[in-house]
Amino acid sequence: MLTFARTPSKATKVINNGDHLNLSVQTDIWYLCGRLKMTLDPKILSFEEVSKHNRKTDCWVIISGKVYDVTPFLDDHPGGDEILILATEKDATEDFEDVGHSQNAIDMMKDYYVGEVDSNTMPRKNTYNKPPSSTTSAAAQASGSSSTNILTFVLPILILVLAYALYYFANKKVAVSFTHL
Ligand code: HEM
Repeated sequence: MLTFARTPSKATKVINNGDHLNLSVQTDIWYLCGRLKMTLDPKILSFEEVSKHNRKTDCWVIISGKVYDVTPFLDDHPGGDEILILATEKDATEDFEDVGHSQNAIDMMKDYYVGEVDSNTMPRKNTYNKPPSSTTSAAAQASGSSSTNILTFVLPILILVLAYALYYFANKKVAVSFTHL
């Protein structure tokens, strides 16, 4: 059983047989205080701010609206570090869930928790990371398909007109040759 002394720098570990050991666990206490503060008063971060942490030496991911600093975990991540770096600058919830992480993995996440992402700053789904030329290519595609439509409509008419012209001139030639007889 572990109980904490009222002084900030000392904790008393009470062992089952009644012995009392004074242990200096200041760091543990500060750590627990920090965790408590984070839970009660979470840090709200904008998507832009979180997105700056997008490399091997500084890697933050967003999963279910929560921000995790996974930098110390990169080398130990069973899925590899690259996949975590690729999961930055976006909502990685789907990527995380698609893998089907175990309960153990989910329990580990609290060690890397930084805060909450401000949902108003999140990019809208399916609009983020679109290639900038998408509008142009869509327009090009649209104009391409409209010209194809015109061709399919005009081409048969052209063929008909040509066939009629051939028929007409061929008949005229026969008539002329008959008048010369
Ligand atoms: C705080 C965040 C994360 C933690 C603590 C974490 C932890 C883990 C752990 C413990 C495993 C081993 C398998 C398991 O127990 O489920 C694992 C596997 C894996 N993780 Fe993560 N992960 C995190 C985020 C992500 C993200 C964002 C991705 C993005 C796709 C990802 C992709 C993978 C992949 C591909 C595997 C390998 C699965 C396999 O080979 O079976 N992880 N992760």
